[in-house]
Amino acid sequence: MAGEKKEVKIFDSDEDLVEGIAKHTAELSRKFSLQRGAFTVVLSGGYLIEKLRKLVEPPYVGEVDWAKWHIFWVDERVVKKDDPESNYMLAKNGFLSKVPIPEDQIYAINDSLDAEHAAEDYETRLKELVERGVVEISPQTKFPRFDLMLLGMGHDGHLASLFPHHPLLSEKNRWVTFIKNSPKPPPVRITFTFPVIDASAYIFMVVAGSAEVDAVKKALDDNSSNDLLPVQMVKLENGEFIWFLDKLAALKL
Ligand SMILES: O=C(O)[C@H](O)[C@@H](O)[C@H](O)[C@H](O)COP(=O)(O)O
Repeated sequence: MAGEKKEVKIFDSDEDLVEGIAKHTAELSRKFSLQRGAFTVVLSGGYLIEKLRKLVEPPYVGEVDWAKWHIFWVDERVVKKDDPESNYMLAKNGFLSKVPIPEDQIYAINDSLDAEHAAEDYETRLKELVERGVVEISPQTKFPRFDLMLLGMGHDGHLASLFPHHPLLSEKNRWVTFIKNSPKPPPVRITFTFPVIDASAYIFMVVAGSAEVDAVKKALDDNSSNDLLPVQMVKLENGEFIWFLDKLAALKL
């Protein structure tokens, strides 16, 4: 049935949180690998990557069919791949180097291009993957529909590189765009747009610790405000948005 399903999972400890993320990600991996022979996974930067640490351990590491995985980034800093600021590098060191996902199914941005061209190039590559049937397309909106986005949120309620009150929040046409004045350093980045995020089948929003406690409260308890956080602007057309919180992040709920 079309529409958005929301769920909030609160875990007692960091260990329980990372276990929950691993278990539910492995379940979706099984479901999509069987259904469509591929599992398209979008990563953010931030501490999300560290929260995937149980997925690369037994029993999950041996159960998941890694050959079916295709990895994308919801946002990336426009820096070289080996730069310490690179989200690719973060994911490579903390996650991708520990699992046998085929190298040609890991779609890092082209780090020889400037922001504008890197965004265009990423969008073109996504279109090719849609044509090949690797990435699904939303029948309603014709935007790419990823199976799972594993995301983090900033203390200002941003997700991807979609920051509060920024003009990019209203981008309705592009799949991938760029920003040169990100308030979170480094300033130059590329990012998926809301229509792509909204087309997702599943979003796991992972928030832990106390830094985002106020944004979590606003996101979950106050949807009436006319000054919505970027995370509150997500409207899945036909998908599930699941919050994975630890006790500290959920303290004010
Ligand atoms: O480039 C980045 O910085 C990340 O991709 C970013 O979008 C991240 O997901 C959020 O900012 C949350 O970051 P934290 O997990 O560090 O709070």
